[in-house]
Amino acid sequence: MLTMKDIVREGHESLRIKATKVNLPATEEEKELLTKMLQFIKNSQDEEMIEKYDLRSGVGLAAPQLGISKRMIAVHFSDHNERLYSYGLFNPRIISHSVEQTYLPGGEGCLSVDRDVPGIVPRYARITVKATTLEGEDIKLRLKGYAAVVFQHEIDHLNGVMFYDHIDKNDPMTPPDNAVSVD
Ligand SMILES: OCN(O)CCCc1ccccc1
Ligand code: NI
Repeated sequence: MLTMKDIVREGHESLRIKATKVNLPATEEEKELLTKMLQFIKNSQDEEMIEKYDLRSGVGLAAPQLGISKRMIAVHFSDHNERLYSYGLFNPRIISHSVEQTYLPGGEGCLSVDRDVPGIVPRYARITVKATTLEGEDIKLRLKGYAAVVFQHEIDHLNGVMFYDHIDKNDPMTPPDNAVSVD
């Protein structure tokens, strides 16, 4: 099983390069890795597993955070309407997005960042994502609010972008003008 020792931290090259598309159908090895990524995220939300393996909780994980520069992400969380998003995805990409922006009022964190970085992280308020699931089906997801934020954070990792790259250095705590906060 994956634990925190498998997660690379700031300074590791894989967090700052563009990850490589996965040739589909994925190999058994790639499917096994994505399965382990999804299991890690679920474990990181289980009190006993957190205690036993000293896990930091996360709602998503991208393969570059394991030092593997492949376009693979896992997410497991419920949004504010209690809709569960639990996916292992190959080659996720944003095919369209709103002009309007959103943000988490408390800012963001990252399992690859062992420090607090305060500040508003502007995100597109609504995005449409296409990807191929662990099971091999092509899906299209229309996301808004918290789900839109999580998916953008993960897809950023595939492009060598960290959440704090989006924080305004001169005015970190002021939300952008055309932004609505995630409730
Ligand atoms: O890349 C995954 N990650 O580092 C875990 C935390 C993910 C995350 C945290 C705050 C807002 C959106 C997503
Ligand atoms: Ni992250």
